Amino acid sequence: MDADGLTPQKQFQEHFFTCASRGDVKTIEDVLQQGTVKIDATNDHGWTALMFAARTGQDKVVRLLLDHGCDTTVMNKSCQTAADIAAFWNHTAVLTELEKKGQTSDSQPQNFCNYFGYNPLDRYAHKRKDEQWLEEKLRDQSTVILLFHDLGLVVTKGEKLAAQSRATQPCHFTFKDTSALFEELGTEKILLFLGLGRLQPDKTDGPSPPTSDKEEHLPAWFALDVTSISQEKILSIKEGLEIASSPFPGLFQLPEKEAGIVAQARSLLAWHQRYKFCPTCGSAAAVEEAGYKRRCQKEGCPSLKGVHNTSYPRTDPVVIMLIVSQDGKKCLLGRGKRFPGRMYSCLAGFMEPGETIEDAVRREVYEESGVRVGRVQYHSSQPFPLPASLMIGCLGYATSETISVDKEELEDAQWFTRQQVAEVQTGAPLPTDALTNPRAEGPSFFLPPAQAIAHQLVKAWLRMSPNL
Ligand SMILES: NC(=O)C1=CN([C@@H]2O[C@H](COP(=O)(O)OP(=O)(O)OC[C@H]3O[C@@H](n4cnc5c(N)ncnc54)[C@H](OP(=O)(O)O)[C@@H]3O)[C@@H](O)[C@H]2O)C=CC1
Ligand SMILES: [Mg+2]
Ligand SMILES: [Mg+2]
Ligand SMILES: [Mg+2]
Ligand SMILES: [Zn+2]
Repeated sequence: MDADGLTPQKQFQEHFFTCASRGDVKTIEDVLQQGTVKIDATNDHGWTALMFAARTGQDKVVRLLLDHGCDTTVMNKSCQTAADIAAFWNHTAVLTELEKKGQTSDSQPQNFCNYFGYNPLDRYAHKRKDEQWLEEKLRDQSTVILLFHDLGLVVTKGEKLAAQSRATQPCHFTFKDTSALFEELGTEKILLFLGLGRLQPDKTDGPSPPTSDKEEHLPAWFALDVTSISQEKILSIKEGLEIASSPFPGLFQLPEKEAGIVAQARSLLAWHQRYKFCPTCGSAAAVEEAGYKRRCQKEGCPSLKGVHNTSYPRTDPVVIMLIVSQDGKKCLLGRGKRFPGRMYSCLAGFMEPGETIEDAVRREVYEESGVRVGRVQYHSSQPFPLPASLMIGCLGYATSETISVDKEELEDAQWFTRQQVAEVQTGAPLPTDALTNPRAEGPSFFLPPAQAIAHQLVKAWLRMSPNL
């Protein structure tokens, strides 16, 4: 060890990192050839040479490291990849090098998409009234039909992922598979036309891509409500079927490229289940427009004239926000009364009529925690099919700090330091019983999984930090 207490190996590493920061391509090349330092070695904060080069915009070093096969997915202790660091400091040449290797930063809005947010279907709304076209599409061999029994998706039994859960694989039925069900349901069925499209083989995130296929050749997607048919009959259509009846955890274990389609179908079916009668006059309401409208059957009902939203499916906006303290070092998280184990999440609340998103954020945070919020910044949104919310994710900046918890809604709310949340996000996976057993091993608190927008808001805040 030298006077600084560093071993020779550590000294080599420090020198390697310094060269990466400075753009000393020649020395980096020599070190890599000699093999004195591992290419993905990290310092105490989890930084690799690639990150140091990304931090200072050394695109030539970045290219050299990439050519030598460095790992672009490594995250430092602040949950940042090299691409996040380059994006934060706006080093576009470095980002271009990383993008060539398929690595992009989630912190760039164009690359970000929440779970349930990606939907590859073109809704093709202009065909919803064309009954003949819909009939033909329904019978096409390429058409995909999803079945729902009491809002539970019919799935193919999957491999167990962990002790208590497994992946949810929606079963894709054809008209031929389900013709007996259509016969039994008759004309009173609820059949939704979801749109035209194909699942992308690899693409699991990012905005929905424009398709080059000729639209009419794309498979049509439908969802059929089979609640009135016995479960036995449904499960006998094919081998290995089951009904994912409880929304948790099944809805969160869908393939990401399909989760948006399931959310679209489930929210619409939940609306039909709850709005069988006209909300204006209480008369029967008939399903129209391929499941996107319910028209009141009573002549003269006000809902039949002018602009009325009672005939159309609901979407309930909910604000969900990560509140950052005045010094920028802490964030506010709360524990709902029904939350599992030691989970803390972002505060959230339904928007009220005549309210802006910013005011809803300020009001809910004040109601639930007593903390005052000033500036509000939009981050991203997430359709949430329980039953039909649209989560509007924001970051909010506190103007006060004292917490006074609304015990009606929350069990607790606390400020957590950047380090506390970073440790929880990057730490070891949770023990399998963490959700159910309050005495389970593991950290003193945990955050919702990556599928929840709350998780993404925390991640966005951590990544906004210039250094840690
Ligand atoms: N994806 C995520 O990470 C998270 C998602 N969420 C979702 O966000 C939604 C809203 O969050 P939550 O904190 O519960 O909302 P709020 O803070 O607005 O509290 C909800 C309570 O307020 C009452 N309420 C007032 N207005 C409405 C309304 N328009 N619709 C329904 N209830 C209303 C209800 O009380 P009463 O029951 O007494 O009638 C309800 O229980 C939840 O449905 C939850 O699923 C929440 C947190 C995290
Ligand atoms: Mg709330
Ligand atoms: Mg509320
Ligand atoms: Mg509230
Ligand atoms: Zn009516």
